[in-house]
Amino acid sequence: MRVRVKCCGITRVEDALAASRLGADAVGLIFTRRSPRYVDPRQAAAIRMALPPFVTAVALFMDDDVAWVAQVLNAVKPDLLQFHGAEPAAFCEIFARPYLKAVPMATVGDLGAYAAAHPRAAGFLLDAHAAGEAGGSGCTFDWTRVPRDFPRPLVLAGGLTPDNVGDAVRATRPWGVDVSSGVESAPGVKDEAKLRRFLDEVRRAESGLFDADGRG
Ligand SMILES: O=C(O)c1ccccc1NCC(=O)[C@H](O)[C@H](O)COP(=O)(O)O
Repeated sequence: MRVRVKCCGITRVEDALAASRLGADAVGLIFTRRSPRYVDPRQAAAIRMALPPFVTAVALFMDDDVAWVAQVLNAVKPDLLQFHGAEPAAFCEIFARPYLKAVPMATVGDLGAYAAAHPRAAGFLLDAHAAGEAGGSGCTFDWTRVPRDFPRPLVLAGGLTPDNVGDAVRATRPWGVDVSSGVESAPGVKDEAKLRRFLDEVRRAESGLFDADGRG
């Protein structure tokens, strides 16, 4: 199966277009103001409108309040939400939109129990949350902790780069991968050459995952 790629922390139309052209499936727009990759809703709406068909716009929040999430949804109309903090399922479900729930792998021991607490999540984004960092830290976590054959989609995140994403895909066989700082020249500014190499490495690794019958 193809490994989906999300490029997170997009703040510029040109980076969203480059990611789409190179084959990214989704772009992440960060609306939590603590992030150096924060994008204001008006700029985010312009990015969202520029996306070609079939590229998903993901709106990321982290322990933000209901009014702010609702305001962003109204302005940007993203396809998918991502809750990156300690939001319980009851909060994530208020907006009646499909959502990804981030899992802080530094503190979560039992992924099954965590997932069970979010029965309606479309999938789970496994991030390092290393040393108190909320995201975009560039830190990896122990990939042997990613279960094979988990019954729900898992997106591997945290410290992925063009140099390590091939090993990461082979080690974890995820539904998708998420990258932010590993393809940047500065926070919120993507580097097209790094992005191209990242996507090439994902495609190379995923092609090696299939057996002669085309099964993963
Ligand atoms: O990227 C940020 O600045 C950020 C800030 C606060 C909460 C979440 C944030 N990013 C979340 C993401 O989805 C990142 O893509 C993910 O943490 C991976 O980042 P990186 O290790 O830099 O690839």
